[in-house]
Amino acid sequence: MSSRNADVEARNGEHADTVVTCDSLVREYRRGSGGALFGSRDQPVVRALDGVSMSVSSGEIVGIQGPSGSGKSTLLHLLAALDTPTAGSLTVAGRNVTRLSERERARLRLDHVGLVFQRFHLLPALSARANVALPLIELGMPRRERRERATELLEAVGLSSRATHRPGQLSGGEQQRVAIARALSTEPDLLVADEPTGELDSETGRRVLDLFEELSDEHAVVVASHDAATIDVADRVVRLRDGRRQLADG
Ligand SMILES: Nc1ncnc2c1ncn2[C@@H]1O[C@H](COP(=O)(O)OP(=O)(O)OP(=O)(O)O)[C@@H](O)[C@H]1O
Repeated sequence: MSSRNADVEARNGEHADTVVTCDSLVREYRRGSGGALFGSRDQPVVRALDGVSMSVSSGEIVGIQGPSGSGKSTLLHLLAALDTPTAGSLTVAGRNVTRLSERERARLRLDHVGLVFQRFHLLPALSARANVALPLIELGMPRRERRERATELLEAVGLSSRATHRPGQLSGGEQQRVAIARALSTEPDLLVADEPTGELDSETGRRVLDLFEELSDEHAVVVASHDAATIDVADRVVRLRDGRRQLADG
């Protein structure tokens, strides 16, 4: 290992179980557009992330904290390989994301990343079990195995008795637990959550956070939030301001 790499590893706490790592990550958008893709050249550029370096390993929860507009969602989208950086390096599950096509990134996500968002994103016409099993269809898993896996996962998140309910028949916390079970269905190395308790009352939010703590034994977890209780469960906190990482990380 070169001394520079050793420095980067020491700085990021990187080790053999590193699931995601980025160095000097930059993401720019064109203001007033639907993103960089549709922006015209003369629109001003917003530097949403400005040189962020970090890594996350299996067995830890890393919290991303910062004021509104500081770049949390932008960073999460990159770490989840939903997006590609304007500059800098990004490796997820050993793959260099900057070099992947959109299709290759979709495959990388299917194989290695679980996503949990504030607004659950469940399909309303499907039962809880069918929602959890959905990513397994893409993986080509036979129907019976899918059903068994989804049943086990619903049990793990305490929802066995709700397997045949549709999202509209479930509370917010139950829907979020279905979303977490779905994110785990493909056995991802990395679980990425954006404000996972944002829509939940504090007690239900606490139950979802307990679940994250249990999960972090086997997964790398990155969670962005404004909420102090959510950030409290993190082993480390990356603080952002104006797209930059603050030195006083937790
Ligand atoms: N698609 C986009 N097009 C243009 N600017 C964008 C786009 N997405 C984000 N931005 C800008 O990038 C900056 C960072 O946004 P981001 O959503 O990452 O922040 P955030 O910390 O997640 O904010 P919040 O806590 O309010 O969700 C902001 O200035 C935002 O206006």
